[in-house]
Amino acid sequence: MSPERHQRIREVLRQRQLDLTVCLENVHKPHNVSAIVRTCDAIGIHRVHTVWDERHKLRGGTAMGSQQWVRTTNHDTIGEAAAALKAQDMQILVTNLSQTAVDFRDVDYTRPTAILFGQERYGVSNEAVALADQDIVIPMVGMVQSLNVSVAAALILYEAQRQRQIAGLYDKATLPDEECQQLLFEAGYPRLQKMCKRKGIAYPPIDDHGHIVASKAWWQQLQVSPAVLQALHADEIAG
Ligand SMILES: C[S@@+](CC[C@H](N)C(=O)[O-])C[C@H]1O[C@@H](n2cnc3c(N)ncnc32)[C@H](O)[C@@H]1O
Repeated sequence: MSPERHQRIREVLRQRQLDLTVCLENVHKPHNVSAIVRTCDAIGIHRVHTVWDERHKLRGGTAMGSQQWVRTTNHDTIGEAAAALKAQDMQILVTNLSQTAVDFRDVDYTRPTAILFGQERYGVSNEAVALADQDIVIPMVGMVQSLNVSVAAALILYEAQRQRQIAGLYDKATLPDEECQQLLFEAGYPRLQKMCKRKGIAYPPIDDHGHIVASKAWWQQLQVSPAVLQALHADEIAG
């Protein structure tokens, strides 16, 4: 990993917003899921939550793997997802095209916040609406009844980013160091990381220059030939 790339990844991770997330309820079209995850990365969301029922599991699940930088947590039900988000003291906002929904610009996103988005055709479930703290809507005055879900997500997330930037929330790092190290290892040493995963070997720490810090015993666990090790940046061994 070059020093420039290493520094860039560290800078990206430093601005991750641990207490801002989205929950996708049966959003399953791959291009929509990918577009939303991409926006999440762009505004600094670290983890996305998903709920897919049996009908939607395959398509949504497939698209999710496309983004390396955003973690995902799948839940079996919207109730389970809401419980997990509430356990993190998040306010749950549900995008719902109802008469009682408030304008999405009138909400405080500097609080720990999860935003629920619904299925492409039917929107969010009644259960999701019941579990949420607040319905929000992007006002529309045209003939069509709704926006594309990834467009709706981008608009709301950029309002959240705007408020959080003003509040200085991008100035303080919140991602735990352990999580940073994992992402740095995955990004900088993808082949080694795959081997570790396959063999159940713990990821090694990464130093401030992006180098692996591991004992000889750690390298020996990998059980690969010296030639392969060389190809895998064996010169990074320290200690
Ligand atoms: C195409 S819409 C679903 C429309 C569905 N008929 C309904 O009534 O919810 C898919 C998702 O996009 C988001 N969305 C679309 N337009 C929106 C708007 N104007 N305000 C807030 N969210 C919107 C919501 O998450 C919604 O569940």
